[in-house]
Amino acid sequence: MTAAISCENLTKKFGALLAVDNVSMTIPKGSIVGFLGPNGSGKSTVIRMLSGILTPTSGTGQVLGYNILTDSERIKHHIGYMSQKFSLYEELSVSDNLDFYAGIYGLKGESARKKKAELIDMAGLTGREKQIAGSLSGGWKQRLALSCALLHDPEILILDEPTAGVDPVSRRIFWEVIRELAKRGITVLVSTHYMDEAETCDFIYFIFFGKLLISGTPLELKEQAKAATLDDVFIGLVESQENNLLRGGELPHA
Ligand SMILES: Nc1ncnc2c1ncn2[C@@H]1O[C@H](COP(=O)(O)OP(=O)(O)OP(=O)(O)O)[C@@H](O)[C@H]1O
Repeated sequence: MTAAISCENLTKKFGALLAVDNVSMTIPKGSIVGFLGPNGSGKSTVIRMLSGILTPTSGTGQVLGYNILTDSERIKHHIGYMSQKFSLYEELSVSDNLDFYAGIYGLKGESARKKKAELIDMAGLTGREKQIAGSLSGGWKQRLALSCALLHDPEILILDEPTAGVDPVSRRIFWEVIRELAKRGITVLVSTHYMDEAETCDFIYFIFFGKLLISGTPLELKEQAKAATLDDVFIGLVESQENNLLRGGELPHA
C-alpha cells in the first residue's frame, strides 16, 4: 500500500489546551477517508497541520512524501484544500474567482482556459459564469469552491466539513463528484458530521478530545460495536467516553 498521507504522534497545543494528542494515521492513495468526531474534537486542527497551514507542536507527517514540517509550500501545490468557509471572493464572478485561483497556481493561457472550462462543466456551473459569487446559494458556492480547489490538478483533496449547511440535494451531487474524483485516483480526506457521507468512505478515523479513538471501514466499525448504523456506533462511543470522563477516567488511545 502506498500512503498519500501519513502522520505519527501529531500533537498540537494552543496554550494550555491540548487540541490534538498523539494522532497517527495512514491514508492510502486513491482512497476516501472520513474524519469524524464531535465539535471541537480536533478534526480541523489535524487537517490544517496536514495541509501545511499550521505547525504541529510535536510529531511528524508526510504528504506525498513531503515533510509537513519542512515542505509545507510544496504540499500546498499538490493538495486541493477546501474548508467549510469556502474561500471565495464574494464580489467577483464565478469566472473571475476561477481566474484568480488559476493565477495563484501559476496557470496560464490555453491550459488555464481548458482546465477552467472542464471544471465549470464538472461542477454544473455552465450558464452561471458571470454570476457574482456572493449571490450564489450555498450549494453553488460549494461547487465553485471545489472547482477552485481542483484547478491545479491536485493529487489529494482535503475537505474540512465541505457540506456543512448545504442542502441534501447539493450534498448528494457534491459526493457524486467526490466519488468520481476518487475513481480517477485522487485521494480524499474529508471531515464531516453527516453519517450518510461517512458511510460511503473507504475508511474512517474517529477523534474525540484530540485523541484517535477508533478506526476502520464503516462495516468493521458497525460489526465491532454490534450497531446497525454508524450513528449508533458514534453516539455509543461518545456516551461511553463521556461517562468514563465523568467517573474521572482517562481517554484510551486507538
Ligand atoms: N487557533 C486556535 N487557538 C486556540 N484554540 C484553538 C484554535 N484552533 C482550534 N482551537 C481549539 O482546539 C480545539 C479543537 O478545535 P478544532 O477546530 O480542530 O475542532 P473540530 O473537531 O474541527 O470542531 P468542529 O467540528 O466544530 O469544526 C477546540 O477546543 C478549539 O476551540
